[in-house]
Amino acid sequence: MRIVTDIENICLKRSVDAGSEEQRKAVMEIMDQVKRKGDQALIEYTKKWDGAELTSLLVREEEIAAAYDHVETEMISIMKEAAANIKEYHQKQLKTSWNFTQENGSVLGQRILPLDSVGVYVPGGTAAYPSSVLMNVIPALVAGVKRIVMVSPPNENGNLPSAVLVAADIAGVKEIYKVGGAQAIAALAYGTESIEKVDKIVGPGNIFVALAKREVFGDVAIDMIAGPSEIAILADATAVAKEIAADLLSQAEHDERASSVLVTTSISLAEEVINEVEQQLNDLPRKEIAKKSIDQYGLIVVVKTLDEATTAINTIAPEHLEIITENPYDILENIRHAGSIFIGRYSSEPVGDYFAGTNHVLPTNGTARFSNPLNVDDFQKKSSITHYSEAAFKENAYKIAKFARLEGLEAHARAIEARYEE
Ligand SMILES: NC(=O)c1ccc[n+]([C@@H]2O[C@H](COP(=O)([O-])OP(=O)(O)OC[C@H]3O[C@@H](n4cnc5c(N)ncnc54)[C@H](O)[C@@H]3O)[C@@H](O)[C@H]2O)c1
Ligand SMILES: N[C@H](CO)Cc1c[nH]c[nH+]1
Ligand SMILES: [Zn+2]
Repeated sequence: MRIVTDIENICLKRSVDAGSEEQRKAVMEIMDQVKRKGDQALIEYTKKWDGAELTSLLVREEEIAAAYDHVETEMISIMKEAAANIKEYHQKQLKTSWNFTQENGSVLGQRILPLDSVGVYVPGGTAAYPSSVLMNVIPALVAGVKRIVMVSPPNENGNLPSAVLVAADIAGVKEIYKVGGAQAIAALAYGTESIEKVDKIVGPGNIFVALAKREVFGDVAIDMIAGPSEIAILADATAVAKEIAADLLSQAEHDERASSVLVTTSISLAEEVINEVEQQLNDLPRKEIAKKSIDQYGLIVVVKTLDEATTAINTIAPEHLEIITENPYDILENIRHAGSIFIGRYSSEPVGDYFAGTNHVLPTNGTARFSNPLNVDDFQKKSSITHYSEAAFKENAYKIAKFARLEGLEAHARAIEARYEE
């Protein structure tokens, strides 16, 4: 981990993986095959890439019931409690339709409806996180989305991880298909015999999934192309080095391109954290990944004042921010850019990854300057409502027609004038 003192030059942006020419071609070919051959293409690709020979893509109810036998009872109740917390938090985000009546009797409003259908991609392998199933599905359910479809690549035996199936069931997903990669995204976007197309696709995945999501964007909506995890911690001398190091490593273990940054006014804390990180790395099961991440993107920024620390954080605009200082709420007031903010010693980032109720799908790579955590709004759509009264029309028709003629749009003006005589 490097120590720097110059906040002018902190730039943690990692180049976005645009994929190689070969990968882009492969994705285009997969999309084309799925459009032309439907389920048959899905089954062939699942054999080719996941090694599973499937006769049916749909996960049967008995498979979901059986999954419960492979997950600890205690774990099931923890997932249920986490799901309840996530639901409670996201219910607060729910917006409803509104309208108002003007003096002249016109009614203007906004109608808010849930999307009809959403597809949730759950990555295969070690990144098949049940917590992400809850985080992606529950806001959609709270929004009122009727059809939520989950897709995920099966293992060689044609199964999805039991914990993922249980999380999906707890969240309320009824339709799950064993298919991953670009072919799953194509199926969700364009439909096949067994998978009806959806309106929006959410959830992370590898480069093939990301490229396919980019490709279908416009035909369907997508959430975001999430980058590697990030944590920034703003701490003063009151923070405990062992805890700060553990929190930095919590995100470093996600990905060798994850970034973990400490911004502090205390040089002694900085030095202790470096030692702690080295020691704690030793017995982490994902040591290789975490070490690469820390070596490449681990950074400690030592500043003179908490104001400077705040400026540094706003420059980084991190996905996750922990504020561990004597008066964290004073700092919070000046934080402008961060995806999810954790306040105080006991709000360690994994509290939010799993349990508190806030969403862990967050803007990365500096996009917290203008993007939001995944939320209920992502699964709602709005229509504007205009009901002009006769009085309002008569009062404003001349102005509207004149405005139309300013733009050279005569037919617009005449549409107005067809309804009134001067
Ligand atoms: N940002 C986040 O919050 C977050 C969370 C979890 C996972 N992830 C990401 O999800 C990814 C998980 O990756 P994964 O590969 O284990 O699972 P995945 O489900 O994303 O991808 C597996 C699929 O990739 C396809 N594939 C593999 N090699 C291919 C090739 N050569 N040509 C065409 N298709 C190919 C196959 O269809 C396979 O089913 C990682 O990149 C991880 O960083 C991100
Ligand atoms: N911290 C990750 C998002 O940046 C989400 C996650 C899932 N499981 C554990 N953590
Ligand atoms: Zn995490």
